[in-house]
Amino acid sequence: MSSPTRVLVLNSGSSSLKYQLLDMRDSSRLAVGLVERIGERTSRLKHTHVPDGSTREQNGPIADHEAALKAVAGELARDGLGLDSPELAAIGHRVVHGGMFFTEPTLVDDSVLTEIERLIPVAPLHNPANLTGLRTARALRPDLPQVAVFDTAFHTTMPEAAARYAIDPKIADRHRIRRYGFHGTSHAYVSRETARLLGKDPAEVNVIVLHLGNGASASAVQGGRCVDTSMGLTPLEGLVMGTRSGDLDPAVIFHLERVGGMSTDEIDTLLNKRSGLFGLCGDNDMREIRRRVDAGDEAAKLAFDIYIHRLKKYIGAYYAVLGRVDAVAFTAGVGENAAPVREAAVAGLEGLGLAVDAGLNAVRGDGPRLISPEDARVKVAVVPTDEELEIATQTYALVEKNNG
Ligand SMILES: Nc1ncnc2c1ncn2[C@@H]1O[C@H](COP(=O)(O)OP(=O)(O)O)[C@@H](O)[C@H]1O
Ligand SMILES: CC(=O)OP(=O)(O)O
Ligand SMILES: [Mg+2]
Repeated sequence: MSSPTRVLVLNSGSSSLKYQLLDMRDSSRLAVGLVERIGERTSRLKHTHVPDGSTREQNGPIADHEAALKAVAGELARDGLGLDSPELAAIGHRVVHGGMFFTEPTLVDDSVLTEIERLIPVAPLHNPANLTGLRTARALRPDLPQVAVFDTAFHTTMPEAAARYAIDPKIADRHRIRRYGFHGTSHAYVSRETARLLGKDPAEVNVIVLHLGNGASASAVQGGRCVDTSMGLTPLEGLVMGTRSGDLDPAVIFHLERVGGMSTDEIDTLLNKRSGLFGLCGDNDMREIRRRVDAGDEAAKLAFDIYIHRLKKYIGAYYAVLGRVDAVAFTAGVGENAAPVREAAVAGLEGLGLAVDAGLNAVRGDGPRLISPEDARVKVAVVPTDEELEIATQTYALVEKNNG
């Protein structure tokens, strides 16, 4: 029999599990799906069998990520694509925090699991879910290669000047405090796709990537290597996000503790889950915020303006870090869909050679596309991310290499 060519990709978020089954002969999708609101009473699994376009939904409580993955395995089996299939070559897992230890896709064994577990304190929303996904998948198919693809890996090329905080290096090193960066799989994929859109080799181009999803981060990519990114020790630093504050004066935390009487855990929850767009105006979905702004809602307008102000600051900062910029690429849910965000983020930056063509920006499309005027010195692009394809590609490459 020829070797198996299918890869199942699992992207476990704090309360969701996204998955795709791909055939790596042509990178085609066989099944895609999502389990939402894991741990709540209103969990939902939505499964699509891609070849015939049929979809199924399960509604009702799914207690945890283990139950979620088992439910997904059941749906795949109903389409004849079960985890027991001999055509399955590997399972690729998104793991958010890999610390300094993991710089490449890694075959998972017990020691790798232990290391991912050690990193839970710096990725409390993400690594526990990733670990459950890994453990459950291993239990279901112990013989199959399980590959971890780390969000942090792409950022390990950052120079020390960008990666270190200005604190005593002995204390920093003892506690492994440094800027790791996240969404690296997306930043890597999108910066490469942007070079392709420009018809250039990634080694020749400098790109600012703006990954704007629920979590959001910016990166400065120089000739295909990350030289700076906006998330730090944890995914809390940087841009304003759906529910996270992004940058703030660290003294805000002391103040909330000493004067506000809040506990460390309460502040952690406030900054990670009840801040950002949600904290400012009660909504974290950019569609709803735009609807409210258009209806004249003041709180939504202020939330939008703070979001844009921060984004613009990072574009300027990474322009300075790179010196020469070929393109700014918008990606992820907000970046790919919210034309008003793209327009506002670039407004007033003509002096930097940056502009958006209103007509091109308004066009909805699926693929990578330019939205800057034809003669623009710096191109502005919308480049859809595909973390699942990138994880599958890296997973399959590792398995093939190990098979000699
Ligand atoms: N048409 C749209 N207009 C504006 N924002 C959108 C649109 N579609 C999706 N979004 C935004 O994208 C966000 C989700 O992005 P996504 O990249 O899927 O995030 P994550 O992977 O972090 O869950 C939503 O919170 C929503 O604000
Ligand atoms: C690291 C991170 O913020 O991931 P997500 O956007 O999936 O929450
Ligand atoms: Mg995402």
